[in-house]
Amino acid sequence: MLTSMGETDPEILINVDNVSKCYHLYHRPQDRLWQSFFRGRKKFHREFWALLNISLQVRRHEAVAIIGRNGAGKSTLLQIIAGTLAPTSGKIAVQGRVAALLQLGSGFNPEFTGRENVFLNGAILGFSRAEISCRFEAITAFAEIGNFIDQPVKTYSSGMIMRLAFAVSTCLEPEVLIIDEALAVGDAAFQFKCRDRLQGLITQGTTLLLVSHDMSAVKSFCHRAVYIEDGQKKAEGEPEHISERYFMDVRARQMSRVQQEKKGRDTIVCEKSHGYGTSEGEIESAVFVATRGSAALFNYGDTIELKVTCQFASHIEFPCLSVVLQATNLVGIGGRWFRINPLSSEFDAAAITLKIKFPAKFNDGKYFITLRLEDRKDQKQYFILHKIPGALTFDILPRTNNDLLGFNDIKLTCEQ
Ligand SMILES: Nc1ncnc2c1ncn2[C@@H]1O[C@H](COP(=O)(O)OP(=O)(O)OP(=O)(O)O)[C@@H](O)[C@H]1O
Repeated sequence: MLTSMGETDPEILINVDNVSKCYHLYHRPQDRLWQSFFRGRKKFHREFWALLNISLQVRRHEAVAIIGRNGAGKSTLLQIIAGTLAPTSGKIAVQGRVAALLQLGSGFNPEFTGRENVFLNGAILGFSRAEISCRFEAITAFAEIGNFIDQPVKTYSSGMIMRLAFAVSTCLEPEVLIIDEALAVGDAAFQFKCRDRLQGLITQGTTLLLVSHDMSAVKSFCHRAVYIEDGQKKAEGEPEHISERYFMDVRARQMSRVQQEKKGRDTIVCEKSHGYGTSEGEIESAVFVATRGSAALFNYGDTIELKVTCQFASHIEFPCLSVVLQATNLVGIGGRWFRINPLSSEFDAAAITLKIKFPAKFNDGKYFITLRLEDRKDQKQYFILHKIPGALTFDILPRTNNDLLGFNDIKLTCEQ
C-alpha cells in the first residue's frame, strides 16, 4: 500500500507515462557475480523487456482492467504502479490513498498476527489507530477467519491470507484499489462476497485497476480494458470489445496449435473450457464437419457445416443457440438465433447436438464463428449462459475472376 503524489490533473489518479521494465536474465547463477565484478564493461546477461513503452491513465471513479495472457506483463505493471517494483524507464504518478492487493500476502509480515497486520496495513494507508479500530470488526467479519486473527500470519492457509488481505484493502475504503487476480481465490461463497464488495466500492466511486483472466469480472466491473501482449499495449477500449478481441487472439493461437497437432484429421474442434458464462448451461464442443484435411478451408460456395453440442445443468425456460459470423476485425457479417427444442422433461441433463449449415458465400479471408448458449425469450430479451467468442475460425480460399468487394455478395446490379 502506498501513497505518492503526481503533479498532473487532479482527476487522473494513475498516470503511467512511457514505462518500460527490463529484466536481466543470467544463464548460470555465477554470471550474476561476474556481472557485478565487470560492472558495465562486459555483459553476462540477456535483456528481457517485460514492459515496453506503456502509457496508461486512470481517472477518478474509473474501473480499468488489464488483460492479456500469462507472462504478458500485467503483474509487472501493477507492481510498478503500486511502487513495489522500480521501472527501468518512464514515469509513474499515483494520487490518493492507494491499496494494492498484489501477490499473495505481499503486504503482510508473516511473523505478525493477523490483528497486527491489519493495524500495520492501515497505518501504511494513512489511518490512525483509532480509525482502524473502528473498522476492525468489519474487517474480521468479512475475512471470517475466527480466532486465527490472533495467530501469526505464517500459520494461515493461502485462502485465509487472501481473505484477510481482501478485507483489509476493501474495508479501509481506499481511493484507489489495485487488485491482481484476487477474485480467483477462495471458495464460491467468498468469491461472491468479494464481487459484491467490489461492486459496492465501484458504485461508491472507488477507482479500480484490476488484473484478471476472468472476462465476466472484467466486463461486469470495468469501464475500460487494456490488453497487453508481450509487454506492450495491444488494444484499449470498451471491455466487451477488448475482451472479445483478446479471446479471438487466444482462439487463433489455439486453432493453429490444434491444426498442427491434428494433422490429417478432418474436423476442427473447440472445447467447453473456452469462453465464459454461468454454470447453468454449457457449449460442450463445436466441430466443423468435413474440412479440408487439418485446416478449416473452404471454397466460395461450399456448404459449411458444424455440429454444436450443448448441455444444461438446470431447467432453462427458453434455451437457444446463437451463431454469429465475424470478420477478423470483429465486424459481424451475419448470424441468427435458433430455439433448442423443448427438453424432454422438466430438466434433462442429456447432451443436445445441433447441426448448423450455411453457404460459404464470402470473400476470401479469415472468419470467426461466435457461439452463445442463451435463455432467450425473444429478439431483445435474453440472458447468456455460455459464450465462446471465436469458437471456430475458418478461411475462404481465394479464387480467380473474383469481382466481389467487401465480405459478401449483396447482389448489386449495374445498368448502362
Ligand atoms: N524477477 C524477474 N526476473 C526475470 N523475468 C521476470 C521477473 N518477473 C517477471 N518476469 C518475466 O516478465 C514477464 C511478465 O511477467 P508478469 O508476471 O508481469 O506477467 P503476467 O502478465 O502478470 O502473467 P500471469 O497472467 O501469468 O500472471 C514474464 O515473461 C516473466 O517471466
